[in-house]
Amino acid sequence: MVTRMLFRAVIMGPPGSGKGTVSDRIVKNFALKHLSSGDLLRTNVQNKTEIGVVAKSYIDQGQLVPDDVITRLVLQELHKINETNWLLDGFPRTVPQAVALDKAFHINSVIDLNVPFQTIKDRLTARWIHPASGRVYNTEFNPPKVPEVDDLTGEPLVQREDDKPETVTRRLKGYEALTRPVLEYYQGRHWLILGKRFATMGD
Ligand SMILES: Nc1nc2c(ncn2[C@@H]2O[C@H](COP(=O)(O)OP(=O)(O)O)[C@@H](O)[C@H]2O)c(=O)[nH]1
Ligand SMILES: Nc1ncnc2c1ncn2[C@@H]1O[C@H](COP(=O)(O)OP(=O)(O)O)[C@@H](O)[C@H]1O
Repeated sequence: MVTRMLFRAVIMGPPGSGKGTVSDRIVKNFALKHLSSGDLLRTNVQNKTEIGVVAKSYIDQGQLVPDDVITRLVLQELHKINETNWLLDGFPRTVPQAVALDKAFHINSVIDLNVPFQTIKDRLTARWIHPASGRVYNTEFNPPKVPEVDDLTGEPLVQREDDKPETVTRRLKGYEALTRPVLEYYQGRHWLILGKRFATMGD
């Protein structure tokens, strides 16, 4: 009997590095489910769930949602798609999250998007999203066909509250302090880094 291995990948990088954009392109070409922790949280905020109410103040201030809250939410979603190949975007963002993910699933690839902070700041001031689907646009790089309107649904696009310059600065500081150590955690577990941009597990 041939045992088929499931593809379980994580895409990492600072806020605005292009995780959502790259993930969308990958899932268009490969049979993978894309799960974004940010989209998941924004849906909870929009629906005013218990988690959404707690998460909103952290997100608006550019801080990470507490580990126990986000870990429970993401693992619950991943268990729902247990038999599927998936690409996880935005989680883990701290070492305790990475440890919890490792306990639950065997991750076989980690992609790291390495983008300078000044480029990120420029990109985020030009980012527009379609909240219902999580589709991402950029007025310079990837503009919608009609300004401020989603290409597929015709619904209005919005700018994220946490993409204001001062909040972006806070998120980038948080990335350095809490998320960069996750890359070191993966490297310490024999992940192979290619060109500082793409990491894949050695085995
Ligand atoms: N110029 C440029 N903009 C990009 C690129 N990739 C993504 N973007 C834009 O940068 C912004 C942030 O991208 P997004 O995928 O939302 O990043 P995430 O926050 O890491 O998920 C969006 O407005 C994208 O349209 C890229 O390769 N070049
Ligand atoms: N794994 C996580 N741990 C803690 N907070 C998270 C996590 N994922 C998302 N968040 C919260 O949601 C916000 C938006 O996340 P996300 O959409 O992934 O941002 P970006 O795409 O700009 O990196 C984060 O700034 C943070 O407050």
